[in-house]
Amino acid sequence: MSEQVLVEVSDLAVVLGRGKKQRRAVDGLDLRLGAGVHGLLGPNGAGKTTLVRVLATVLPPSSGDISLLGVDVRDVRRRRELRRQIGYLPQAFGYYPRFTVREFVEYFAWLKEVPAARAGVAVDTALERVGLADRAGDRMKSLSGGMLRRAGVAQALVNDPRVLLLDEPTAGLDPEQRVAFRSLLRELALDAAVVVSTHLVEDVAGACTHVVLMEAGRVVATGTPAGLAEAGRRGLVHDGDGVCGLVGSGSADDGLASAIERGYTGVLRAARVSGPGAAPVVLPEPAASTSGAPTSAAGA
Ligand SMILES: Nc1ncnc2c1ncn2[C@@H]1O[C@H](COP(=O)(O)OP(=O)(O)OP(=O)(O)O)[C@@H](O)[C@H]1O
Repeated sequence: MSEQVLVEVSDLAVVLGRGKKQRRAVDGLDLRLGAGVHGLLGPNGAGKTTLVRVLATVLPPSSGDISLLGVDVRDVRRRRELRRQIGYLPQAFGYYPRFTVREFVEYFAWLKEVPAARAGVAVDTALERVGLADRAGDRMKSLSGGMLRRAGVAQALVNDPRVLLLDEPTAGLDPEQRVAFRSLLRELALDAAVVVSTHLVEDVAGACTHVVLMEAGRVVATGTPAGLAEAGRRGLVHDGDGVCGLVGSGSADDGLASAIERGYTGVLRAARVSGPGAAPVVLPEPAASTSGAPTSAAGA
């Protein structure tokens, strides 16, 4: 996995709505992502979808800096080139119901300017990767909810993106498809920053190499699924500055998914106690945390 920074966000703010309904959906967010599967976690309304939309360049930021693949997203001359290298699955997406699955994915290959000579193979590969090759000739309106989601994933990866943004991609997938999908994500992430917004702990445990926890429009913790599980097993300790460490010896036989769930809850509670001014927590890795020494918080 390369160490190159593919996504860099500094002091991002996104204000949505007007008048009394105005909200700071993202509020002073910093983030640096390299190749890997980055699980974007957080409660409802934390700002995950808003962040993903801004990274997909479909929603302009109110302030702050974003660079994708080293390109400033405000650089209109390079935006087209940049969009060719981004894949995006929105939470809800539109389609022509009479399009076949193949036509749907072909259409996105064309939008993403995949060269005509490569488009046929790219579409076939994308459909195979999501397990829809045998439904390529079926109309979109005939697909089940889970199959539609998989068609959505196929369009997102048809251009072989270096930044792949997936907003709740596993919603509606059956367990077998979820397992296949998680290994697909890991394969895609060898050379790409894959950002997956999810509420499913199994996705985090099974697919993610990194986690980014959001709360109230900010990043409150970064680390790995193992670090989050360790926080769940041993318990977090924090002081007023938001500096966190782990206490207790925990239970080694605590299942990974439930440990991650408890780590998630503990980190969010700690973040709420620390307040909006606190620096994000860097989750301690299990091997490095045996001393129980507090780990200082730092940027993502
Ligand atoms: N168009 C809008 N106008 C005003 N506020 C909005 C708008 N869209 C989103 N918001 C607010 O922005 C905040 C962040 O919303 P967002 O959808 O990004 O959260 P989320 O973390 O993706 O939530 P969920 O887990 O429920 O999908 C929420 O408080 C939401 O109510």
